Amino acid sequence: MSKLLDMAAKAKINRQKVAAGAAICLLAAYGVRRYCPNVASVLMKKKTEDGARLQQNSEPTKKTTTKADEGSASQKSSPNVNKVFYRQLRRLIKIIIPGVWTKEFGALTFHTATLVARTFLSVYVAKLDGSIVKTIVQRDMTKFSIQLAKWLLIAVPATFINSLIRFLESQLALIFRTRLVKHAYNMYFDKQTYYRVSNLDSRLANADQCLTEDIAMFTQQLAHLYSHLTKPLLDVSLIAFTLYSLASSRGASSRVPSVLAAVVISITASTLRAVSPRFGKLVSEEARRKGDLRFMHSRIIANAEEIAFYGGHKIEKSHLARSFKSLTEQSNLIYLKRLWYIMLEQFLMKYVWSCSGLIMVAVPILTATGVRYDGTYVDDDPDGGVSERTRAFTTARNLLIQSADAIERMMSSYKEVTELAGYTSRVSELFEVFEDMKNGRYQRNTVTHSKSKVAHDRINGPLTQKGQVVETESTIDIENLPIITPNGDIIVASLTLQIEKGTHLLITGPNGCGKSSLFRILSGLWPVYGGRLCRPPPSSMFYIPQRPYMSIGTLRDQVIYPDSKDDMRGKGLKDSDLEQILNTVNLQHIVHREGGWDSVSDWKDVLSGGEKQRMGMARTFYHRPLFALLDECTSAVSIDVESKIYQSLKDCGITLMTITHRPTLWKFHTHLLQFDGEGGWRMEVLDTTTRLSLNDEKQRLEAQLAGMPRMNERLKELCSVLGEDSVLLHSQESFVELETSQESE
Ligand SMILES: Nc1ncnc2c1ncn2[C@@H]1O[C@H](COP(=O)(O)OP(=O)(O)OP(=O)(O)O)[C@@H](O)[C@H]1O
Repeated sequence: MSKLLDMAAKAKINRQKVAAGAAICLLAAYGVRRYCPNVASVLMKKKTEDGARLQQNSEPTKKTTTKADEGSASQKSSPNVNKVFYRQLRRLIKIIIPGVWTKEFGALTFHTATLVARTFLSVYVAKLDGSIVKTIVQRDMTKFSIQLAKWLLIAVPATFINSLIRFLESQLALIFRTRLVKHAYNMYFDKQTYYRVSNLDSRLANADQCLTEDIAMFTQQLAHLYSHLTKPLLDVSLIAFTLYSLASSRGASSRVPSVLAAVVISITASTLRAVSPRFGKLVSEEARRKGDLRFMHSRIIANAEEIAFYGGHKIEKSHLARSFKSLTEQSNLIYLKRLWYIMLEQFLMKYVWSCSGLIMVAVPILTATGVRYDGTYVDDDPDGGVSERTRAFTTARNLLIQSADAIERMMSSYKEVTELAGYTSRVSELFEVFEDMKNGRYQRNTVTHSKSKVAHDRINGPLTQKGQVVETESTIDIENLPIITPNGDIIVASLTLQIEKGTHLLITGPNGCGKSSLFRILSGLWPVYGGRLCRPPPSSMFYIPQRPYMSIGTLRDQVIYPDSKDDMRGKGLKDSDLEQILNTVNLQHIVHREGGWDSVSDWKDVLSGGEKQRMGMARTFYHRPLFALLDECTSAVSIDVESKIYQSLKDCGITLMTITHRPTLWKFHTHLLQFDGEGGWRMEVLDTTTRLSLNDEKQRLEAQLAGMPRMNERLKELCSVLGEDSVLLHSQESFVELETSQESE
């Protein structure tokens, strides 16, 4: 624009006419920018559909999804600047700014006021610049000094406001992030969403990445775009108005240039929108891959010891390298797409606009009358109008440069809007999934093994929770309850049992038969898909897994987890009570060893496997629940200490529900629930003495039969040395044949 004005100046043109044309053109640009998205969205729609169809055809179907998945997949479009984006953004903004009387709205208003102030200052500075040039042309020393003083004085607030805008932008991002993160955390820790999101649903691969990086990026981009779009919009509106007044006062015609400007800008906007790569989708995919890489790293840290024992560094390194490569490929793709897009953007906005500017400059010159509205001529001033023309030229030039810059900024921010669409889609999906988890709506991609035999019956399609859950005082009453995994595998079709206080239940069965799953249903982690479950509130049941979780905090925090020190005091317990508890589980020595109750350590690594299990049991003594759900939680504890702990639990009035493979624990139980691994189960009174003698016999037989293959081999050797046959060998071979034929039937 400045080049064009310079050229016009050389040709002794009335610059105000140029300014008038440009002013209307800027207004037109705003209009196009405002309304173009709807036009372009029609153009883009076909492209999106074609792209989606192409992608569908090119990707082989690896997974089958449930009907619910299909439904949601068809509803869910990939991130783009469309209706879905506006709807998602509106919802997120409602969370970020819940009302007018909030800190967030206050910050936004202050930020907007600063932007408005900056725009007024820009116009004032441009006019001041013109006035200074005028005083120079007039050779008026006094006026020049006054204007210069004004220039220096205005620089102080101007620079402060510039810096304030940046400060407020980052403040705004931080305030938005704080609100969104608080909201996300509330949802994440409501109704065990943190468990459900990774175990019962497969939509969010890396919730941690969404909760940290994606929310931060979304709020940063939102705050940045707010000032990046608001400021140019204000600039364009105010400057266009100023320029138009200036031009009108000089009697310039501005109809043709404004129409031309509107056409050129609208074509630029439509072209850029039509050819713009889908930055939203690209950025969203990049965020997903970042999440994968982060997950790989955290897996290595969590399993460092196991990997080191196995010497698995080579394979882990290759997994990491693959994940990193996939991320760099995606980032590279984005850079490459940006390369061509920015080239086109610059071509249109710099060169095509300048070219159209030439035409726009020519038309007002040819149509200029040089007559003001009041009938006087512009060149009637005492100095022949030279100083006034120079002042007007300088002012208009400055304003035009600023407004052209503002339009360019608005247009180039389209790709940032598309990137915002990517983050908006990820953050919205996070909240949608959290909401679904809260309401018990799960979706899971299940891999279909078309050739291999599936061990259990499977429910294909969405799982519906038809079961009834009733809260009781102190009994567990289960009626026709199915045990169904989140994948839809029916492990046990219908289970019915009643456990009263004092019914110490031993649960046995082969691996994967659903023992722990029963505990998951009792604790409310897995939904009740059918039948009726009457149980006391989850706080009355305490689950101890085989590998107890060690929390961050002091030694005391480990014993009282998940209580805090204040909760402990509230219950009227002291450190000396905790010492007693540790005494019961034979762990009293660690208080001294670890430096007292307030010592902080990485307890996961500091305590041995057996110590961690004993710590888990200590928690049961601290909380004293009605029912203790013990899931092979003493497998690393010596038998004598284990027996002491079980006896103490019973003495405390805690009802045991134990999954164990150790016969030494049978004597602490009154009933036996036995799963057969094929969906069947049996509940009976546990006769420990009979069962122990049967077990002894079983072990004896196992020991004898274990020697059979070796004896067989020896018999064969002897037969070949003696050159004789054996009756036993024949009968065994026919027995094996019979077994094989029965199995194949
Ligand atoms: N989060 C999950 N998602 C899908 N399937 C699961 C999940 N957790 C467990 N399962 C499946 O449920 C079945 C029963 O698992 P469960 O943990 O109850 O076995 P278990 O009887 O306790 O076995 P073990 O003695 O080996 O601990 C298994 O086939 C397992 O693959």
